[in-house]
Amino acid sequence: MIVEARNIKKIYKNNRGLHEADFTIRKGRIVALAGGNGAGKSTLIRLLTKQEKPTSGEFIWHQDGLVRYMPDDVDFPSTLTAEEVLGLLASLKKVDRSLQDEILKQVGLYEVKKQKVSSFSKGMRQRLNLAQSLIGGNGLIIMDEPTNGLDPYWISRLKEIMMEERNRGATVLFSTHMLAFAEQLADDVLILHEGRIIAAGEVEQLLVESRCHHLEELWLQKIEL
Ligand SMILES: Nc1ncnc2c1ncn2[C@@H]1O[C@H](COP(=O)(O)OP(=O)(O)OP(=O)(O)O)[C@@H](O)[C@H]1O
Repeated sequence: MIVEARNIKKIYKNNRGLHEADFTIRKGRIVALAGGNGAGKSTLIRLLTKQEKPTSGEFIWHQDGLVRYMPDDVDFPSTLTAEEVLGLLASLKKVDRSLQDEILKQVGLYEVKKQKVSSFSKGMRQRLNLAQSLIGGNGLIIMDEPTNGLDPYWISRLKEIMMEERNRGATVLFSTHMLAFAEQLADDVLILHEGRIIAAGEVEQLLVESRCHHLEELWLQKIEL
């Protein structure tokens, strides 16, 4: 197990946010944090990445070391090259820079590594964002809407990269509002709706138990309750 969330709440002034989340993230799994707009996915990710503190409740961490993080949007210094951005992050994370070129190849930016980030398209910047999250260790990696800005080819490569990470022993937690994508890729899923967890567990088991063919059907069933 990587982390247990015990009765986590994050209530904002408008009384929205996250209400009573209890869950565990299992080691070596791909876990989808799925749900519609305003479900609470980003809030939960901000709590897990310690950018915000819960209003109440606690996380019990069972792993030490670096949590790697791919934010949903990132402003890289536009005067730096792709190679410089990764080098800088590798030194901040105090990790070996030797894997840098391999990671740049993985995300298809090796050939343009000496180009300034300001010349990059949205998809290329998102791939650089993916690259920086791959640096350092094989613990937990948290990805906030990682498909944002990626074309179908890179979405398919992203899936492969996430599976490779799991095969290396890492745990991958990603948020998405695309239930079909979650279903294709994830071992486990946490489905959030209006700040509450409405379904959690192994994808296949949840589908069998609910007699649904797809997560979308399960989601519709739960939100129509
Ligand atoms: N800083 C904040 N101040 C007030 N309300 C907030 C804040 N952050 C989030 N919320 C509210 O908390 C709820 C959950 O928002 P959150 O951004 O976590 O959802 P999400 O699932 O990531 O949605 P989306 O898919 O639209 O990004 C929403 O009702 C949102 O308006």
